[in-house]
Amino acid sequence: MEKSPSKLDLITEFFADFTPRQLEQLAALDELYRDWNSKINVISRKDIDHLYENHVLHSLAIAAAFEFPSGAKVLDIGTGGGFPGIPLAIYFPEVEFLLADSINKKLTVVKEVAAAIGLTNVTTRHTRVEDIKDRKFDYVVSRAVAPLKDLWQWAKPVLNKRPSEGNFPASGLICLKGGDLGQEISESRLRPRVMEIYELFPLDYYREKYLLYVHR
Ligand SMILES: C[S@@+](CC[C@H](N)C(=O)[O-])C[C@H]1O[C@@H](n2cnc3c(N)ncnc32)[C@H](O)[C@@H]1O
Repeated sequence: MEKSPSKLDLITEFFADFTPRQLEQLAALDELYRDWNSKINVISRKDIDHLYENHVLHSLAIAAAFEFPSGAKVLDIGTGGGFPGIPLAIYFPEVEFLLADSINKKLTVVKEVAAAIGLTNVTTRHTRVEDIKDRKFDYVVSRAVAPLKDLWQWAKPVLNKRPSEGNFPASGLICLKGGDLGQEISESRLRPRVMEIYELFPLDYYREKYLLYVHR
């Protein structure tokens, strides 16, 4: 019988370009999140066994769909335990990430995980995202946090106006979402580009089945 791929193999199946250092960082996540999650709950207990599929690979859908330029600044709204911010920061070591959440203890996990794997491109901020007024970003990312209307209201004021350039998208909001997308989009009065995660990875177990992009 064919051996089923280990969870980390599932990621390398879709991303062939990780360096040995990035693979080490990814491999370290399993134990780090298990350990921290037993002290501060950031991932549901049953989901911790599916870290790579449900959290890491899902977060990396953003990297499968978009390339961020070196030096870009990215804000992760409502990062919780670091998703999508931590996997993206591993993937894009030349990009600066601010991971924000209104619950400080979740950020303890983010800081500890980032430090343990030597991520120097991640900072955190304990704040409600609507209170961030002192910085601008090229991209805002988010997963499972709020309706599109609210995400855009928070993201728009902190986004730079950066045009698209080569493979790099124009500045904007990129979010992973599930639920009743039709109603959410019509309430937002926006016209996001919508991609199905399934088109990026043929896996059908995501609650947040869609990736939405709204450019500034
Ligand atoms: C369902 S969790 C998702 C966490 C993470 N993005 C993930 O996908 O695993 C939603 C997170 O958003 C945070 N959050 C909700 N509203 C927020 C706001 N206005 N400002 C900052 N964080 C917020 C919550 O504290 C929580 O950690």
